[in-house]
Amino acid sequence: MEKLLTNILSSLGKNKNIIKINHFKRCIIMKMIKDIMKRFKIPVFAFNQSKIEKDSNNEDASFSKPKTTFKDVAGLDEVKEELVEIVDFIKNPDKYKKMGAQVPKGILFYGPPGTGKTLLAASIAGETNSAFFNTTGSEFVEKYVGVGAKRVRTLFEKARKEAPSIIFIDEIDAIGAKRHLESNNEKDQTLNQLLVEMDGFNKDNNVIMIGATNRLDLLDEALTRPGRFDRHIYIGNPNYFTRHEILKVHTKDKPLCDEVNLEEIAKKTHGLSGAHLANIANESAIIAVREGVSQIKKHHFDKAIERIVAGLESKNSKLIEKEKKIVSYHEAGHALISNALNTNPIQKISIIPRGQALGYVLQLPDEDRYIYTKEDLINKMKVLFGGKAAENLIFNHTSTGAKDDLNKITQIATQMVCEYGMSSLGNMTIDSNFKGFMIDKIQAEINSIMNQCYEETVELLKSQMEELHIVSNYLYENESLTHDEFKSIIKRALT
Ligand SMILES: Nc1ncnc2c1ncn2[C@@H]1O[C@H](COP(=O)(O)OP(=O)(O)OP(=O)(O)O)[C@@H](O)[C@H]1O
Ligand SMILES: [Zn+2]
Repeated sequence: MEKLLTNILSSLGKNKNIIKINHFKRCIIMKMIKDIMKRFKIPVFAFNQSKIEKDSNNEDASFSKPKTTFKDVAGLDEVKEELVEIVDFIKNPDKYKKMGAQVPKGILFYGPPGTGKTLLAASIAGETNSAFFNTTGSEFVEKYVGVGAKRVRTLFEKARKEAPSIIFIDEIDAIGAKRHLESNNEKDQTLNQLLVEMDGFNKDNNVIMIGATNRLDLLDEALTRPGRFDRHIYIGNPNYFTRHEILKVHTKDKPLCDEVNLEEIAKKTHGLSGAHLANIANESAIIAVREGVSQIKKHHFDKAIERIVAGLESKNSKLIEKEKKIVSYHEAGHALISNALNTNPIQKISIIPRGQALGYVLQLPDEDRYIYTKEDLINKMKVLFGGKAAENLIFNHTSTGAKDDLNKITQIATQMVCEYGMSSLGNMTIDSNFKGFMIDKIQAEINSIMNQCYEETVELLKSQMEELHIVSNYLYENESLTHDEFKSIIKRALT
């Protein structure tokens, strides 16, 4: 397989006579093949992209008119709501111009791979009948100085000519990563050209830029600041309901046997992305064809899920279920302690992995507070301990899941002792000159503060065991909870 793909890539690059396709189509095919290689973890060593593109940079940027609309994007309602305004602007620019309103030029989708970022961008184009320029950052990365910049210029010229248009740049970090001291001349020129083009948008252009990245933190600030890509929209992995919706979309034209229960499949696929689910739907159809039957059955789906999950992290779904249970109790613990101590209100509780975190509790940010009392800090630590305490109470174990919480707690306790004079060592700050002499005493203080906090958290949680079970079961089933849902569950549990 590896050899075959490498050969295809080389012939696409070297032999333009055999495969008569233009530069952008070749790029799209190459991206598809590269995606396959990435998914199957095949190294791309034998393939020299700059060689392939070097001789074809005179060709025009190509575009399509997608038929995709918001209906094809399952779930993601909050995101779609946010995008309705952009759609309206493209459809009725005069309405906004009359008001002197500036609509964002650039939108940045960020989040894990396969969550529908490209699909959403295409659906904005579909909703507005705009020309869709579908590119990836790596297409502009060149060995020869000036080539990438020229390609950016050509792209924008064409987009303005075809307006209304959407320029989509996937993996924008390939050109937009932070500039370092040891600068890469070609890359900088390409990024600069992109910035110049964005600044040069005039009000009548009706061209919207959409960038996508898995790593927002890598992007150069010049790109993300107001007036450039200034709307950042997080697109995460789907929750149970959305997974169900996505499965419906991807099986709507497939002959399913009555025994197939999409809700059940959605439950089994916690942590997977939309792309994985689309893959599972397709794979199960292929397995059914291989078996020579006319309908897709439950065991075809089971096989497809097994294959995709096993290919992912060699985790079996039983382990995933067990982890899900632990994370549900952990996050419920955080939320209940926060609620009991009346700290910042909870916005959302979720057990859908996000970055390194297996789950999270989103609290409303502090309102510009600069001063915290000792009690505030202790409450903060207790909320952070809530996860570990819940795990300990229910499973009688300590897991690695509380690492991040412990880091934060240790930091607060250390500051209380060494910076704020909030320990029995007295009203003093202890700077690094003194730390060496007093290290044992400091450690004993930190330990005592943390231990007391933890014990009190456990006691507080013990008084809410019923709520803990209810909230964590709800989380386990639904995978995320809003503030209102949390409040109403607690209220019901108490009546
Ligand atoms: N919300 C969704 N509704 C329907 N299909 C989805 C959804 N999310 C993902 N998919 C399916 O997954 C495929 C891949 O999604 P897409 O390419 O848009 O992801 P992406 O976020 O751009 O990924 P990457 O970061 O890898 O470029 C889509 O073509 C679609 O089939
Ligand atoms: Zn935690």
